[in-house]
Amino acid sequence: MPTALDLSHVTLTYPDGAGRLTAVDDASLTIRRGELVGLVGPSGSGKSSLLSLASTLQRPTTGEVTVDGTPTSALSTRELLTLRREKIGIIFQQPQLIESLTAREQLLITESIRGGKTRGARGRADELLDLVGLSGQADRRPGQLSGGQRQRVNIARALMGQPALLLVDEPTSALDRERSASVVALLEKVTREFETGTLLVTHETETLGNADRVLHMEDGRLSPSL
Ligand SMILES: Nc1ncnc2c1ncn2[C@@H]1O[C@H](COP(=O)(O)OP(=O)(O)OP(=O)(O)O)[C@@H](O)[C@H]1O
Repeated sequence: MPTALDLSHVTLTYPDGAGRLTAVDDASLTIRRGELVGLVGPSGSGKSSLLSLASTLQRPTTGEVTVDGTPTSALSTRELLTLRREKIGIIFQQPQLIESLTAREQLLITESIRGGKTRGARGRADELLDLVGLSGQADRRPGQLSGGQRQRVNIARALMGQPALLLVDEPTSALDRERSASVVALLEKVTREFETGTLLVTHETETLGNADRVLHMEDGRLSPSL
């Protein structure tokens, strides 16, 4: 399978008083398409910083980030924006849905902002809503959906652009254990079905049973989880 994400010796430092704080310390990682990789680690260990590098929202201080075969360090800000739109789906902790729009409209508006094709978009939105278990809910607004259902809309929305790379930050922190497990199971299903390379940051290691690999982060350093 082709590589969705490659991080090669990436380091990210932030200004910290007179010195610098190293949030990501010489991390290397390859995720192939169709592969689900979990990332765990204590608060402040650098997981969100690593995701921000993988998403190209931040540039590394040193090292190279390659997304779906494209090295990103030489790209302009505008080129990075295009790469993100075409290749990367991002799922945040909170679904961040627009209250006035139905589930279907959440997917369609994202696609139209992305500049994607409008023809066929409605059919694709409905197919994705079916896939995430929301058949029959396409006309509901966020206020009429449960927390788990909102997170499913969020996942479907991230898939509208057919991303090669799916980055997921603590998607289940607002959900109970059972709903968390079913959201993670759904992420596994979409990883296999759409062959996304998926990086999933979570505190809940027990839900990661079906991940291909689980990595551990501590003080900015990545290692295989024991
Ligand atoms: N914008 C920033 N400016 C300065 N320091 C930052 C910034 N963002 C994060 N840090 C620091 O970088 C380190 C790593 O933070 P990060 O948010 O990546 O950790 P995390 O593992 O995602 O934590 P959590 O699980 O609590 O979300 C921490 O010491 C944090 O204080």
